[in-house]
Amino acid sequence: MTERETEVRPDADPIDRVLAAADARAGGYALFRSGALAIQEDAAESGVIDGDQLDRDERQALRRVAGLSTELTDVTEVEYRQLRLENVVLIGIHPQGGQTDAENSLRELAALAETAGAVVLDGLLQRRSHPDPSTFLGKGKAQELRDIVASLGADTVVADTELAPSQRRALEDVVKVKVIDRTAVILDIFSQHAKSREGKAQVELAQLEYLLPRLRGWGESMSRQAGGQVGAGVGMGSRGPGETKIELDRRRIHTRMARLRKQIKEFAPARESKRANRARNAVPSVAIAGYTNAGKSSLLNRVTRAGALVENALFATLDTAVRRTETADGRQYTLTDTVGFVRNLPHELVEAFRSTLEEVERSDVIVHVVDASHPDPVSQLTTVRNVIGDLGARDIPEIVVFNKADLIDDNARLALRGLEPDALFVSARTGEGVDELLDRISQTIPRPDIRVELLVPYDRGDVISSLHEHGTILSTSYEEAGTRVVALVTAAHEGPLGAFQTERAQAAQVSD
Ligand SMILES: Nc1nc2c(ncn2[C@@H]2O[C@H](COP(=O)(O)OP(=O)(O)OP(=O)(O)O)[C@@H](O)[C@H]2O)c(=O)[nH]1
Ligand SMILES: [Mg+2]
Repeated sequence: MTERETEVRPDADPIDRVLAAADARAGGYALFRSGALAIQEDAAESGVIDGDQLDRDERQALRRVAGLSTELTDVTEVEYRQLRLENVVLIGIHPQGGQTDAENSLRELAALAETAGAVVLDGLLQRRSHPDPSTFLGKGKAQELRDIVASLGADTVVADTELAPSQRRALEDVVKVKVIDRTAVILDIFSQHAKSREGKAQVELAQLEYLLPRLRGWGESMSRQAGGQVGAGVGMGSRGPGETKIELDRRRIHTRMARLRKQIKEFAPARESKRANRARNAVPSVAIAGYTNAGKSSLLNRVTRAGALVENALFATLDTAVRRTETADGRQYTLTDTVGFVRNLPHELVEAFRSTLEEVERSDVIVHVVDASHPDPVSQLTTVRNVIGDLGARDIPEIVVFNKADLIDDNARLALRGLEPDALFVSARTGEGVDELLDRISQTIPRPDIRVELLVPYDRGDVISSLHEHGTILSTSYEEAGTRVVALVTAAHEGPLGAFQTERAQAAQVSD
């Protein structure tokens, strides 16, 4: 064993960790402590993880959660998770003239890092047309970064773009702390938040896809010969002579990925049948879509008192939540909370979004929530609309809602109004505009418009209540054989009512 190998704890093997994590993941494996993906090993090497780590996490976690809970006191039925912290410095580059965009992007990265449980100490932007092929930042800036990192006591640098494995290595060598990229942060957040089996499988697959091309970037300890190093679940006999650890890892990852893909395929029918059920019930569905952190879950809570998870964190919702509610005139519909959109979503993650986006695809109405207090609402609107377009859902009626209206002044309102004249201003926090939104939803969801006349026996109360829920009752009268009802229903609902349609009703329909 070389010196290096003795430094690396056996449980620090990232491959083992990711592969084993599917079962042991109750709390999610976190980037910023016991680490996801490539990061762990480096942390162990640089001695970041030591006996004090837990203590420090403990202290910081407490502080953080206290802050969170005051933030959330006015939101009903709040759940929050314990966050783990690490001190990070963000870096990014931008071409000439791209400064504002780069700043917004860095701000979003800061929010992402905080969501993942980090404390952001500083952010650095360098103007240059292309990343430095060797160290991402230019040589001088990299040195500067090292000094900043040292003086702030940061333990992680997060780059606002995807880094090539070699860039990551080279930059680490200069700044002396671990370096990760935006995708790794997003993946980590996903893994902390995925709750359903399907969500977890999607995220794990995304992580492995991210991991695969980066295996070589992890330095000597990854590419050493397998002899003497037997990872969990790998039998002695499963290696050929001279096969390197990296090849072995690669094969294990491929096997695992194949299994995950198969699993995910098997989930699809369940989702289909859930949706088919909804379609059969003829309950119109409204999807709440929008940029991450726009306040979708808060709004859903406001509207349904549903108690969906709300956090001041990006990507609070990874799996969709569906709630049933009704219009003022008693027509039922479903409201679906969805995962937040983010711009430049890494391609590894697109599939992980798929299952939630399908809800948007099949909805009757999209409530598009925009954070009115965001510095760049236009790009939020555009990002979301582009994705909706990609899904082929552009023809679904859209209600644009500027949320967090409590945070903006009249000028900002005016500007936003100019941007989207038909948009509504609401605040999930104060309740402003919520009634208006409910009105608008009620006007926009498909209305029952087929007139039927029925004679419903008195022992079929269920038929009458389903008419109340899904149709509009125009008149009722009570006869010896049952209740005579004239109602408007949707096409999907008309079929099952056939047995109760009266001759007179059919005649009436013809003469109408
Ligand atoms: N001031 C103010 N804050 C709000 C309002 N609505 C939501 N928030 C806050 O914004 C943060 C994000 O809200 P969420 O409802 O979790 O946002 P989301 O769109 O569901 O986010 P993801 O699920 O991560 O995509 C929370 O801290 C909320 O308390 C509002 O109307 N006014
Ligand atoms: Mg949410």
